[in-house]
Amino acid sequence: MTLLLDRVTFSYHRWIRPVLNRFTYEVPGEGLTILLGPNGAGKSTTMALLAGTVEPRSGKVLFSGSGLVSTSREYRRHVAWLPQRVPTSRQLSAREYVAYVAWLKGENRSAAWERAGTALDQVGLAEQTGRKTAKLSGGQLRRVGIACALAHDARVILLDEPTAGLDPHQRTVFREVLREVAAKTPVLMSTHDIADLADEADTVTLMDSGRVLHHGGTQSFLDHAHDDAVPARRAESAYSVLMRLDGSR
Ligand SMILES: Nc1ncnc2c1ncn2[C@@H]1O[C@H](COP(=O)(O)OP(=O)(O)OP(=O)(O)O)[C@@H](O)[C@H]1O
Repeated sequence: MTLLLDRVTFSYHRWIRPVLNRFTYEVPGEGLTILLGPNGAGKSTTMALLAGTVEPRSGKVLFSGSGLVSTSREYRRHVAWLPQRVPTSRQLSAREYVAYVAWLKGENRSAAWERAGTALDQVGLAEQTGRKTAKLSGGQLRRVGIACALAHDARVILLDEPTAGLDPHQRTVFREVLREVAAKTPVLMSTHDIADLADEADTVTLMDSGRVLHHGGTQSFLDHAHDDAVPARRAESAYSVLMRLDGSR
């Protein structure tokens, strides 16, 4: 089962042009999918629709092959959503926060508490379980967000620009965690950082102006790069070619 936007039309206000117009997109059912695109392409809107935090004007957002639509509680139980800004709390420790989210998603209190401890361990935060979330670094907080997804057995994980603003070390740690998580649960992650593609992405979706310009395996994306692009620049080159930024077409 995977998430599907089925001919979705969405606009933030009735009187302005839709951001997405009869847009169909299926989140791959396994591995890590990177969602790329320039500012305003519609990535966050796509994510918010998939997360069920906004509703389409027409069309459906659902688990394909099931009747589970994004407006249902059951749907949201199965989807983990990490927005650009992970909420923090002065009152709650990392473990309390993860347990609280797991409880909101339907785990009972004791299971939520147990699973929060295990999930924080999985994302490398075993030492930080008692720290208030407001005291955690940006990278640690994003790993707390992943722990929330693990603690309630999400079927799909949606991450909106999780590597933005992280220092190189935090990025590396985050990517390692992500690689492990994506081996078991499909992850859709939006990013502006082309380096996020390097070795860990299975699929790349490139969108612009509410349309998908490319969707396929990472290698097929990189194949668009100019022949003379050095390996470290192949992703940037492919992006420029597909976005027609290089004047080649
Ligand atoms: N809350 C909002 N109210 C009105 N318009 C919005 C709102 N949020 C986004 N938009 C508009 O919707 C379009 C798509 O924005 P969206 O945030 O989905 O793009 P994005 O690809 O995520 O961009 P970025 O990379 O800058 O985050 C843009 O034209 C944007 O101005």
